[in-house]
Amino acid sequence: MSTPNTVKNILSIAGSDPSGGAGIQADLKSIAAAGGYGMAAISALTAQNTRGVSAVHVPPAGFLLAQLRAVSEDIAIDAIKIGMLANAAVIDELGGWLAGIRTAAGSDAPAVVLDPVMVATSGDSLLDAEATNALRRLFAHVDVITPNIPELAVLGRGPVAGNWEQAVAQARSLAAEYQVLVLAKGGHLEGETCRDALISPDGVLFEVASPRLATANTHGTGCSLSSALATFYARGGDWAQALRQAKAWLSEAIARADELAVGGGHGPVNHLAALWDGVRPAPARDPLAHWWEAIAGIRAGIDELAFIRRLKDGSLAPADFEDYLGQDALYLRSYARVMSRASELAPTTEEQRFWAGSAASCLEEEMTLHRGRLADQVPEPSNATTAYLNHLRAGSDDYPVLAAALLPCFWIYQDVGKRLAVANHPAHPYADWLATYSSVQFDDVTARAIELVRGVHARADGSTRAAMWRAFEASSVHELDFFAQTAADAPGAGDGVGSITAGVALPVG
Ligand SMILES: Nc1ncnc2c1ncn2[C@@H]1O[C@H](COP(=O)(O)OP(=O)(O)O)[C@@H](O)[C@H]1O
Ligand SMILES: Cc1ncc(COP(=O)(O)O)c(N)n1
Repeated sequence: MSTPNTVKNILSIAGSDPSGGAGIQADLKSIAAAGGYGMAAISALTAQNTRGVSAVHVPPAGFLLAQLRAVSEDIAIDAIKIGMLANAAVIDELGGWLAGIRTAAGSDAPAVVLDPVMVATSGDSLLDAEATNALRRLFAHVDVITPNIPELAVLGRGPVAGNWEQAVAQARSLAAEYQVLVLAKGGHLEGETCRDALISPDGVLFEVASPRLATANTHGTGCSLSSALATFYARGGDWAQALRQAKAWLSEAIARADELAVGGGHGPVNHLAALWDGVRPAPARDPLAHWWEAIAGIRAGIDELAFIRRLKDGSLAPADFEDYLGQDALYLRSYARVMSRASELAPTTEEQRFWAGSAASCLEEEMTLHRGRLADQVPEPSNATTAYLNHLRAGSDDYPVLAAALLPCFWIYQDVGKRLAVANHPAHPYADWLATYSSVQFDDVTARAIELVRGVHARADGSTRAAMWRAFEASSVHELDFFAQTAADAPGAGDGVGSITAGVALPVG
């Protein structure tokens, strides 16, 4: 392994897709987007485009071994992503090499993510029928396998799952049979959300969800997700966090796939869209609408939290709500100060008044609400609270970045509040809280905050815009962590979704 602060070296062992959307081409772009140094050993060459695969050439398995040795004899490999492997000879050669490097490296061995590629999005087969058993032998040398729904059925020797619960059950038995983590992916199911979950023999460890996007351009999504997962894991050492980061990045890449014009079939995702924002002219569409779309995965994650679901139906334990309110009270005090700082830095009187007014009403209205419920018991700040506040304070010398960092607290609360308000009624145990964040006044102030940040963005140069987006995205992740911090979402709390780690700064801008 390389030393802690160096860029991580990620090796893709996969097939080549000359149209650039899947295989090693997708892997290298995904690894770069996720902040790693990408390397690629080619296991097979395909002749394919967005419409389908017309030919496959598999070099001798010994030549794959020569590539793997050349890399591993010289370069510290931090993580490996494995994709298309074509046939049993290639798989067994790879298995031998993997066993060797894993034994030699011991606890420093690179993490291995295996995407068991069998069929392309176009429907073409990419793996010999006899090779499936060889693939099963390879599981002994990997940490995570990432089958899609049809691949899960083949590997689990069962029917193709028709719903998410069946997919999770199949993934769990596969995890138990081979003692690996299985990333079950819901892309091939129907419904408004695409769910993915990391599953161990004991059940779901972590689940993410994002809105299902209406696009035909999903060629290479599996390749891209597994490469980003391996890279984020190499960087952070936490599978749940890596999945959340990979999913957030991929959701944006899919959301912006239609900005590319590649082929007439299933086109690629827009791997580097976020990077290009800083160096290409801003897209004609509203950038803040795009920001909002790009954090769809994070927003869906908030909606899925036990805390939010129970707050909505009123079944949230009073102790959990109090824990949350205590942290919220601490947070709001500092949040008001950071807004005062924004007021100080604001270039126009109108913006100065907006932030000063928001700081004052934040202290007056929300603190009344908190004090009414909490009396004077204010707890110590949690890790999630501290991380969020540190992030806000880190931007407090740069007005555009600060304005962008402050926005999710308005926007996400208003958005979540709207959905919570639907369930409100006079006897609801948290009626006053639900009412505050779904009021017309809060809608108005949120709309003004969005408009203000849109104006700051319009005046900013490319690198400032990229920094604003990063600050906005990081605050959104902190929002998720903040909502996820009560016992309702603690690991093992019971209803499947949970185990969210605190304080992530997403590196993708
Ligand atoms: N239309 C879509 N909208 C949003 N996310 C999608 C869509 N299709 C696939 N995904 C996501 O892409 C990733 C790959 O999933 P999937 O399509 O199931 O695997 P594969 O590409 O291996 O067939 C998953 O995170 C899935 O949720
Ligand atoms: C070389 C190669 N590897 C993998 C895939 C699968 O692509 P998808 O991620 O769309 O299932 C592909 N079409 N080509």
